[in-house]
Amino acid sequence: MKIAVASDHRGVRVKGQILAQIKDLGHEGVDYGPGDDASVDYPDYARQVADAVGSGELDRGILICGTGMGMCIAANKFRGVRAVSCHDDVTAEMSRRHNNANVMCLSADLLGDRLLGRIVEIWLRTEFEGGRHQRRIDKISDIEKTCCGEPEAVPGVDSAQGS
Ligand SMILES: O=C(CO)[C@H](O)[C@H](O)[C@H](O)COP(=O)(O)O
Repeated sequence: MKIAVASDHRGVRVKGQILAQIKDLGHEGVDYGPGDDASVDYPDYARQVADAVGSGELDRGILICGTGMGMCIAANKFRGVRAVSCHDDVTAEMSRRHNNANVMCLSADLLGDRLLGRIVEIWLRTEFEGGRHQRRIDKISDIEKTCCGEPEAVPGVDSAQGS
């Protein structure tokens, strides 16, 4: 698989470690930056990875910030992205088996290196189960189609005033 990887300043060291692991596991990692630990804004990096995965250009994405949470919020704004925040073996496995997650967000500040390595390995090797879970993913896609565009005009409501 081709896997997009990015972080903010808090995750640069972990990003390097994960890119090396991706290679060891026989996949191709694509580094979306940053190149050093100067302070940056995580949405700028979440955008690049989410764009690459949501458009189908790359297969999966991994995002690392202090907690993993800001990256996850930002990535989920993109069409076709199912981003999850994983913090142990179970969340890594279930996010693939049941949710077909295509972007994983990790905390550089809270998770140790060995645990991070295990989470990445599990997440990359676990297959989506499909079946009833596909039906639920399809419903998420339906929500995306109807809810992620411009808000529909509500008759009798002046949208400029919002009430
Ligand atoms: O954890 C994060 C967002 O969920 C990011 O790593 C931010 O960098 C975090 O909010 C802390 O920011 P700071 O500029 O490093 O204090």
